[in-house]
Amino acid sequence: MSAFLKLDKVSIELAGHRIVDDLSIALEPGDIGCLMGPSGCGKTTVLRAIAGFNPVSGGAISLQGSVVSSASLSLPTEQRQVGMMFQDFSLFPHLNVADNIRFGIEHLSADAQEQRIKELLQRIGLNGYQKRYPHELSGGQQQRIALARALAPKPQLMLLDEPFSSLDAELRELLAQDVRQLLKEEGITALLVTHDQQEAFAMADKAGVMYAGQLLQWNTPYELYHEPEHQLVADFIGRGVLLQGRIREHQLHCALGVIDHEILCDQDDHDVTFLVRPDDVLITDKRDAELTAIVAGRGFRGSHYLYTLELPDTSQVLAVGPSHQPLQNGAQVGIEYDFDHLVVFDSDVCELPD
Ligand SMILES: Nc1ncnc2c1ncn2[C@@H]1O[C@H](COP(=O)(O)OP(=O)(O)OP(=O)(O)O)[C@@H](O)[C@H]1O
Repeated sequence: MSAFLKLDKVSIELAGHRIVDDLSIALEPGDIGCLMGPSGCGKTTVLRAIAGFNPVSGGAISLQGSVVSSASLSLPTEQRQVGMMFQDFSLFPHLNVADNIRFGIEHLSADAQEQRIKELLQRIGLNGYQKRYPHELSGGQQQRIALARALAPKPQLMLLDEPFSSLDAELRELLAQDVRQLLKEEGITALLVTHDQQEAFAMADKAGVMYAGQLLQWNTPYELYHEPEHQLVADFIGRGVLLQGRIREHQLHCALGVIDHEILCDQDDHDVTFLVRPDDVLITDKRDAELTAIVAGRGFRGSHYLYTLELPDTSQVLAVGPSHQPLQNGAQVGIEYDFDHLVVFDSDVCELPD
């Protein structure tokens, strides 16, 4: 299958500064992609370039196989059939829900307009809300209407920039799942920008982490979490800690003891940094444990506790435990580890790729 959206070695310069450097991603038709990364890394700049609001200084952006942006060409935004839902895209306060959604489909017949409005309200679970005004809706309902408005003209590609950032965490995740389902039902390819991993994981088929204008990795959320290719990705995605160790004779010697793993078979002796996720560490009964740790902190997460455990050499790892009968700070516990995926990095200073 050929890519629906393709960014091929795209660089973007604004006001004489290179903001995005050599970025390549591709989305298949109907795929939902997500760009993550810390504030200021260039996510919105990429989205704006795809929409045609930012010029491209190198490389090319293609939609359905045709170049829409390059250093020598820029197709006007209105010819790209791109729907946008940006953080600051609020509803028109003086228009009711129906008229807000109608905004981008006024060229259709009155009947077709009504049918599309009804269909979208049904899909977003707000049947019968036609006559309400934005101030009569909750934050989540307003976001749904904004989405319906963006989807009404059936765009080929949907660009979403921090669309749920004004909502609380729980609602954000729920809405992210709903929006994913809606985009899938409509068969629309989409690219989302967020710094919220839960939102990204709830929505994306493919996701990437950007740092300082560079894309460090582009893959499924599962691969990003379990097999990060860069320390910065490991650090940014999910909970976990990076520990120091040394590979000697194909075994990893570290504060947890000596770890055997198939990925160490072809590794020469050297110092490494490796990733320990909470799901790699198991809390056991201390009486028959080879390795013990002290509970140095705990956070209640509803269904479970997230513990910070201090190892004998004072380095720390994270582990989860059931929410009933919580462990007290200072308690000694036994621990075991089980690395389904062992992720090791060279211990050199962490640098961005060339
Ligand atoms: N029009 C512009 N002219 C010059 N510099 C700009 C312009 N727009 C953005 N920048 C700079 O580009 C960098 C990336 O900005 P961008 O908005 O893409 O980051 P972001 O990753 O989306 O951040 P956030 O998560 O905070 O929204 C920032 O340093 C910003 O100051």
